[in-house]
Amino acid sequence: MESLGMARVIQSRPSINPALIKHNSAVIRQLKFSSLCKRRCKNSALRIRRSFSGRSDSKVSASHDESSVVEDEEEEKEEGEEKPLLLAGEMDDSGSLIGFYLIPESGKLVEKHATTDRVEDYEDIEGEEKVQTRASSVIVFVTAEAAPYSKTGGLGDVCGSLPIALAARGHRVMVVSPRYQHGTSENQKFACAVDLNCPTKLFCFGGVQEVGFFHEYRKGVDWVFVDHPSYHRPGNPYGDNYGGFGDNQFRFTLLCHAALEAPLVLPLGGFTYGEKCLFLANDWHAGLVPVLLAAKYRPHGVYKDARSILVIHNLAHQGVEAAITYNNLGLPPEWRAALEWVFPTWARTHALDTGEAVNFLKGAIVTADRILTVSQGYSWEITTSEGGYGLHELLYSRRSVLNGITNGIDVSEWDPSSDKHLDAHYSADDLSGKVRCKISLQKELDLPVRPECPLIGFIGRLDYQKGIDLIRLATPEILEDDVQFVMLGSGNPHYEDWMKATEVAYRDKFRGWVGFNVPISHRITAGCDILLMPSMFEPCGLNQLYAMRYGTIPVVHCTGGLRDTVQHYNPYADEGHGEGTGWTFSPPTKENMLMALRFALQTYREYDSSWVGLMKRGMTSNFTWINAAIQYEQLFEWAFLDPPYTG
Ligand SMILES: Nc1ncnc2c1ncn2[C@@H]1O[C@H](COP(=O)(O)OP(=O)(O)O[C@H]2O[C@H](CO)[C@@H](O)[C@H](O)[C@H]2O)[C@@H](O)[C@H]1O
Repeated sequence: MESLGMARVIQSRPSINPALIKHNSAVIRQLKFSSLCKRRCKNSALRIRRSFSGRSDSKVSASHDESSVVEDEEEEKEEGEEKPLLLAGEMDDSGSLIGFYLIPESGKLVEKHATTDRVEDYEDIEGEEKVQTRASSVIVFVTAEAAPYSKTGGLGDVCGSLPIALAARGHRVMVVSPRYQHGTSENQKFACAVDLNCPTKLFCFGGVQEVGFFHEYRKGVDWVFVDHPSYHRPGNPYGDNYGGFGDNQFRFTLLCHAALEAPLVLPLGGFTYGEKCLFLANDWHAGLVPVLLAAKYRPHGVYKDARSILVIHNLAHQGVEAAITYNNLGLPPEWRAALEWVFPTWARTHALDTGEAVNFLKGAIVTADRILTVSQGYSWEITTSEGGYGLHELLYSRRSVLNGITNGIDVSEWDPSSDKHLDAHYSADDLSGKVRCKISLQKELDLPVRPECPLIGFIGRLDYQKGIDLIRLATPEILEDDVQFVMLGSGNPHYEDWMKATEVAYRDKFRGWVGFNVPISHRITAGCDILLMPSMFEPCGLNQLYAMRYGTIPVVHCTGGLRDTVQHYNPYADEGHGEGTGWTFSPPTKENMLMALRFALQTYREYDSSWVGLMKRGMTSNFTWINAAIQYEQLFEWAFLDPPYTG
């Protein structure tokens, strides 16, 4: 895709701008306040008699009991009691009352929302607002992976850290994922999760399936693990050395059914999450969650106040199985169309193949109340035929509820000044430890110890998505130069074999570490000078964020989240001090990638201060989850403003 054209279109795509949110909400509050003041002068004020704690961090619930609401012509103030005024009811487009706005005499504005409890500091209505907004929601993440319990890639990272960030902001957060037992030391990761002794029966796959629930409360989050024998087997969450598991549809159907029961049946911390919650269904594995909400629960009056958001981390994986398997999913027959999927003629295997299938992700896109991708760039790309993996028309039709929020990272786990996996530490103020990390890495990989030699790294799943074909094509030319190159990854056996063979051919220059190893991924991120990410598409990408935080300069294909997060280097900007955090190239050809790499290598070798500038700008960029969490909160509000999807 041509980059300039895409940039132009991106400007019109739906997006969340935090500055705009802040501005708009301030304006809305200002308008509400002034119109309400006028009303207050004309009419008698309606008062709610109730005690009010006034704590800005407490959930405040207004009583809806009629006896507690009285009209009062003479506004008398009883000593020692704060009596908030009822300023107005908030209506939605259909005229339904969805919330109240109250202001107590302390000056704190209190709003009781139909779906969230919000507390906002109102120091000075006329003057500069001291913003301290918290919308407290009840959130249920449903995911196949959540680090540190389970992780094969970025999904695990996000579902392991975003819930903690949201819980820290006052939300009640549960994460539901399978209790994998692979029969290795990895089992220990679930050691602190206790059996809730709450066996639950689910109906799917032609009968009753019984699951158990394990629970650990950690960092403010309820981590709930669904237990079933199908999650107990060697390999990773999705497969083993022989490929993907044949019963993955069954395993993740169970996860979805169980996740919808968990808020109703598990008394976590003494009481259940209840029906008024917000489900965040991550990728196809959780795709049945919005479908079940619409098809199985809402028609019976359960979860009628709940909402769902489908979070797409990777559209390439959709959970597609033969059409006949629909009957196994525990869904009413009349909902078949929501999941129905017909492969285009060219993708069918033979002349009699009708191409009919069920597609979990498609079902979720149809039925979710909102849809979110993990960067704004990707949220637009998936509505195009190039990036939509066959679902672009459907996604385009739902673009009014489609947004993109760039992922954050866990800055405590990924911190070069304290990283437990590193031999030496460093920061933007003192970079001296980085070269020691490089020397340690060269020793560990048995590469010639040459601190001056540029070290290029790659970390990721060995998959078409990650641009491995481009790397394979370009490696002989990359290694003609005086560089070292290390790749860490696992996945497609062809790519794994290529890495092993390349290591043999270039003993002094190339290392291919086949496997999944978190400590070595930290050491490569710290020890390398350049991180290469030529992804064909990249919904967000986390490794470039980790790299920038570690002063390792990313060279990336300008796509999706890579485009949104890596700013192309311009040495002439800022009065010659330079601007940008890495190099981007597009379209993804070998020549373009080599050219970007050569620019990076030349800057590394010849322009020391420019290189340090690049490192420091990356290291001081703000990639915390707080930015993203604020945007998620806006999305939660929007989800509850609209009526739920009912079909
Ligand atoms: N062999 C290995 N050993 C150790 N660690 C390894 C490893 N291979 C990968 N990792 C780790 O796995 C994570 C990969 O995250 P990415 O976001 O780059 O890609 P992924 O495609 O899996 O995620 C998808 O979901 C995320 C989250 O939304 C999106 O950012 C992304 O674009 C999308 O494709 C990183 O933490 C990385 O260090």
